[in-house]
Amino acid sequence: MELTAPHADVMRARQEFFDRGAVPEGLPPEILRSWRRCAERGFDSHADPRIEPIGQSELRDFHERNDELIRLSRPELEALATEARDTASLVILTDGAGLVLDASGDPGFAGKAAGVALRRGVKWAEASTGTNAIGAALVERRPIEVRGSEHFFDSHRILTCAAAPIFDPRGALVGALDLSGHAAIPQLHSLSLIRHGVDQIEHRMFAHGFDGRDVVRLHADPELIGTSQEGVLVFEGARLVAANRHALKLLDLDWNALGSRSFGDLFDAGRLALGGESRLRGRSGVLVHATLTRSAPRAWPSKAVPGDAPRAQAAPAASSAPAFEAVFDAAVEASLKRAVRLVDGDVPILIQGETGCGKEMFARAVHALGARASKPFVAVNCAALPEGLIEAELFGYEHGAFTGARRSGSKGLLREADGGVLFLDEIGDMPVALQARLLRVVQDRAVTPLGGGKPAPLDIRLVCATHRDIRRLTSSDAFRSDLYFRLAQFTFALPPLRDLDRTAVIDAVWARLPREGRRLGRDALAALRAHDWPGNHRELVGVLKALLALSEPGETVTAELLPSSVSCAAPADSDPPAAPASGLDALARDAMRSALDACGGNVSAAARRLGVSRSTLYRRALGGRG
Ligand SMILES: Nc1ncnc2c1ncn2[C@@H]1O[C@H](COP(=O)(O)OP(=O)(O)OP(=O)(O)O)[C@@H](O)[C@H]1O
Repeated sequence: MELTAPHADVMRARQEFFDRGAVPEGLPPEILRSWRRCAERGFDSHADPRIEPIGQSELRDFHERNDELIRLSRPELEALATEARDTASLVILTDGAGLVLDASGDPGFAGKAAGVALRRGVKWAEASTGTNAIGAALVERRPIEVRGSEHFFDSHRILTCAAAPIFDPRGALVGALDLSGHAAIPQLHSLSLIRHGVDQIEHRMFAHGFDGRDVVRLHADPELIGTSQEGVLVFEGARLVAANRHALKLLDLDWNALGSRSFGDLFDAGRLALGGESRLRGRSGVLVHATLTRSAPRAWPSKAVPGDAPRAQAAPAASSAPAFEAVFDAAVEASLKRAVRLVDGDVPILIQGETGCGKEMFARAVHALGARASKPFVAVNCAALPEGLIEAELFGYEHGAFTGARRSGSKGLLREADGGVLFLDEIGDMPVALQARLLRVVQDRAVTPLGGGKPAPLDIRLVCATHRDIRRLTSSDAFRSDLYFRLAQFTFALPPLRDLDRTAVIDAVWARLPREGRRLGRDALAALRAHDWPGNHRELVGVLKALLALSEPGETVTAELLPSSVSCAAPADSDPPAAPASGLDALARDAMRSALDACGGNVSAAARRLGVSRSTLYRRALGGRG
């Protein structure tokens, strides 16, 4: 099924719509509706959209306000982000208004996306950034894919994005999940992956908050009760107070049913007995299997799980703090002690290591164990700040310093770190033009905001990190050697996970997660040990969290639940799949298998539901088996 118009048709449609003001044919109707809304707002597709990124402290407020959404989405964000690296893409979580709360994945693409302001703290609502998947999905309240030239603004044509809205159990639109990548790289299954991710997040929202209420779980297929495909209805007394999309669809209802319908309005039956499984006929005629529970559901791990990363109170951070206790071996612990003494003694340090090996966690530990633990820790990812904004973000600006500057001016991240520790992550990606300015700040310990004003004294301790060989960059003039010697007065190299005692690290990380009685089975452990972890600790944490999300409390977790990238590394007796596949493939396959289950094994129906061809589904989900 062709979901989006081929490129040539879209280009023709652009000409007709933007240059001749005509109604183009062949464009997906949701894209046309979005273009029209944008045109009505007076947007000019050839101009740049008006971007107003919010400041770091405002972003922190948004993070706090959306704390629950972020926590509940974390397993999907981690699983998709680890793997998005393979397809040069980013997984993005926004709030209900389209403000980007989290964006992670491929650092190379993150840089390009940041160039068009697709990054944290920027609103991707249709009303500000024109036709895009996040904005359109929020307006249309359904999953939408926007490819290349289907974006309204010319500058966004480098993107291909798939997004789906996230509804809470009361029907409030609380966010969107999005996968964005290069328009030039086909992202075949993004929409299915996103739909599957949103199903999981919305399903997790019913895990708590309904103590003492009647929770009815239903599906036409009894096997799917208890999965993220099930319908969920919550009753207070007889009144329907919460539901998920699957339940509403099964019963042919919409969100208006909440608060206005009773159990008797929905079903051809008086009441359900607690526990056990019953068959019910909905008033719409549908026959479903249903269970009723009224337990006090388990709480989702609270904000401060024991073992959260040590965090200074009120410490602002340009990136959100990893909510996880670091696992360091004896050698890294020894380095950490040395690093704390150096930083306390005002000696800047440079942390080097492969992506995901814990450079930021190490820096946070240096701060938490040092003399400035109660002062701010400000983390700045130099690779993720758009080049045009990095100067203003770092050094701050005076009122009216440039077009689009906020009226009140901005203090800048350097001054937010005043009194505390400034962590410059990916320092190797700092634009050369700004290196001279940074050097002056480091030397003078004073910062002058853009647009003039007096230099303000700066009292910071500096920690930098990079996965690049900066020393080599200095020989090609990509990095100033005078700055290098200022920042890297002491260098710490963190080892990749494959060089560590993997069994010890896996055990220690697993022990820090909220396992609720789950155990790792022998085959799963063997596969985890055999894998060489190119994504290092980040990949390991993501995989272990995915295992938690996919299993039930008390269960022994088997290798079957592992993404194929990991299970492929298992020793010969564990039946590896024929061809190695990335974890993203595994997620795609999961989504396909869920669709097949939901469609009772009907390949054509499942393919239609996913928007892929039957042959793709056959090949990817069933491995071509008959
Ligand atoms: N030592 C560690 N112990 C436990 N978890 C870790 C450790 N190091 C990293 N992690 C996990 O990996 C994630 C990423 O870690 P971190 O951001 O510190 O890596 P990094 O080396 O800075 O990565 P990048 O170079 O991509 O920025 C953390 O949020 C955490 O879940």
